[in-house]
Amino acid sequence: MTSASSQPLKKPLWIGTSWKMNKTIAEADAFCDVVRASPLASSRAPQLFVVPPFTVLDRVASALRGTSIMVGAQNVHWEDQGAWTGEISPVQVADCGASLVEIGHSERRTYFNETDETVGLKAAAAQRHGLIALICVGDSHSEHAAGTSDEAVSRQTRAALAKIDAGGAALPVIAYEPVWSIGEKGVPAEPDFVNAQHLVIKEAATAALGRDLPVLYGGSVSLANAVALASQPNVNGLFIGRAAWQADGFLAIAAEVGAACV
Ligand SMILES: O=C(COP(=O)(O)O)[C@@H](O)CO
Repeated sequence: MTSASSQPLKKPLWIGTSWKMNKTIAEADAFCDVVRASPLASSRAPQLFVVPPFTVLDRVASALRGTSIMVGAQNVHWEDQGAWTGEISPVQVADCGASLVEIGHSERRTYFNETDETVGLKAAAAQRHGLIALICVGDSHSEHAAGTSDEAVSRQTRAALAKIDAGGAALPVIAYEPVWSIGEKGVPAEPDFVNAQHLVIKEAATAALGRDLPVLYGGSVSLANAVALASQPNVNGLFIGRAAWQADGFLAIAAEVGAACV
């Protein structure tokens, strides 16, 4: 018999996926068709979200309209319009029907010179336009090896929230994404380590805004480890890459986590 203390905590949870630079229009349509047909599409327990590339943002938002699934963009500029070739503004993201926007993913910090300062500017721009900023923070391989993960995520969280209006609407959600855990060569983080890092992030957010923010975990999440991660007390959801790029995989994780933790 399972003791009450070993039962996963029941709580509101977010479960989402970013497709990164993947999927054609036809592939995006196929994903939406499957997800729309699931009972999870009309539930907010867990709250599902999908973050497609800009090429299908408007299309995915339209396809999932009328469901409870939120749709987000993978990046945003901090200005509303202007001579910023190749960039997409928060006005344009909202106009596509998105309600959230991912900011500061480690791939953007590493390959596209995203800095703590630009993450802060983008997060504030998102909030001005009623978009929930899904702010990614994470320790690098070297910071993890040096035992300075806490300082890294705390610094990134403070910078990201520096221009947020704590009393405003559309408060951000944070995703803890250890750089050493993301992608093909990633090592899944241990649930108790994740829980401890989430507490560090929550403390930094509370110091900055005077209130708690949801903190999701991302990095090599799979059907095998999802419940163990999501059931940690300081984990408010999962942000999934590869394991959720196929609709069946996404729904399987959402259903399992939902049954165990929501
Ligand atoms: O990068 C992420 C995790 O990717 P995995 O493929 O699950 O390691 C996260 O931002 C979701 O895209």
